[in-house]
Amino acid sequence: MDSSVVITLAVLAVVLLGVVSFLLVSGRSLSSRETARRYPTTRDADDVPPGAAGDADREGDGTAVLAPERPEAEPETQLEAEAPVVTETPEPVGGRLARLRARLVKSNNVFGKSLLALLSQDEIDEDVWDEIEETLLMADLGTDPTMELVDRLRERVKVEGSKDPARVKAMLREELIALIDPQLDRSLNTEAAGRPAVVMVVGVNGVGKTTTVGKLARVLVAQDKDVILGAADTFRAAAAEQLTTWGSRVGVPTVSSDVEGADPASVAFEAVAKGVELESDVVMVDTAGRLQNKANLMDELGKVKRVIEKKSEVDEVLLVLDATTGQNGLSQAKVFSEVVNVTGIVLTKLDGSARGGIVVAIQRQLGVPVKLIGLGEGPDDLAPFEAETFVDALLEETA
Ligand SMILES: Nc1nc2c(ncn2[C@@H]2O[C@H](COP(=O)(O)OP(=O)(O)OP(=O)(O)O)[C@@H](O)[C@H]2O)c(=O)[nH]1
Repeated sequence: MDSSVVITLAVLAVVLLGVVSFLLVSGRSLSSRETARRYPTTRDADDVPPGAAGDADREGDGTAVLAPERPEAEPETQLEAEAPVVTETPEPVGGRLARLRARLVKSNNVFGKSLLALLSQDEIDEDVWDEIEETLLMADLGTDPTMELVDRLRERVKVEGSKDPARVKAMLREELIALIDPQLDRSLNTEAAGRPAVVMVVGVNGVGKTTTVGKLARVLVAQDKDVILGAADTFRAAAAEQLTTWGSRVGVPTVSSDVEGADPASVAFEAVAKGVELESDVVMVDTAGRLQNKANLMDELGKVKRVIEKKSEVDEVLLVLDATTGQNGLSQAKVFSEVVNVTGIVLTKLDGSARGGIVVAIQRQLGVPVKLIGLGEGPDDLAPFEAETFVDALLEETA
């Protein structure tokens, strides 16, 4: 073979080898860059996915918010069901409390009955007023509101000089409604211009958070809203599954993680990001209620909120309280309100509690309105709170 041909072939072979190895190297770095854009598996709770709103964010101390990229990591959150098949139509929201009032009447029967019996006596002497006070305290109205109510009633009974039981009942009704304050804005902040409204649901374990998120999803669907759920209670293994089931019954997708003990802040962030992407009306985030200790729980909640805020404002923080725990719920409420800015209370299990007065005590202590009440385990047993219907149910006389 001619030496010039041999040289040409050798040069061609070298060039070809160069091109092939360049393609291989660039192909690998592309795919690793692509993978690196995904969500690292292990992160600090304040981390957000690379490329997201918080990408360039830095904490006040100058440390980067993001964890180092891990090229091989897979995303840990998933959208369980893009479009679950709707199997149920939730009940309309209007008139729910009226439908459920029988449960309130039943559970608070003793309270209403004894109060009215006391106030219908011919002579309301000091002993009777003491008993009235005691009854109100037993219903968890709280000391200050009880004193105020009794003082107002005494005054009015004296001034009006009326012994007519119907009139006295009307006075009591008016005073109770005034204490609950019908002027408070109890609407849910579920409207946000140009982005989904974000609702966080918090509370200690077992109060009914997951159930409430599920029921509230139905309330919003009944109001024709596009909803997405975030299962950020990664502490209790079954919570994500429970939430996904609630959502899928009414066609609402749930963002959850299949990694046990996954970072709740990440799941919450992903849910909000998904809501933005899908142009949902509302993103609702369920959170854990139990950690090793209270400080951990509060730390985590604060972080969940801060991480969400890298993507969107949080429009509503609903604190779920179990009415059967009475005054205990008040101290819980105070702890939560110190960490996240609670904007509304959901009082659950009022169907099993004779302590309806807790509504007044909570609002007084927190300065936050009760917005919803839970009156049973059924899917549509969650009702917007209405002061007048509530008081009427408390004072309803049953056989
Ligand atoms: N009777 C009654 N039961 C309720 C109500 N709301 C919730 N429950 C029940 O309370 C129990 C606890 O509810 P969950 O939603 O699992 O409570 P959670 O706060 O999410 O609990 P953790 O995930 O452990 O923090 C369930 O059996 C619910 O059915 C209500 O308004 N009335």
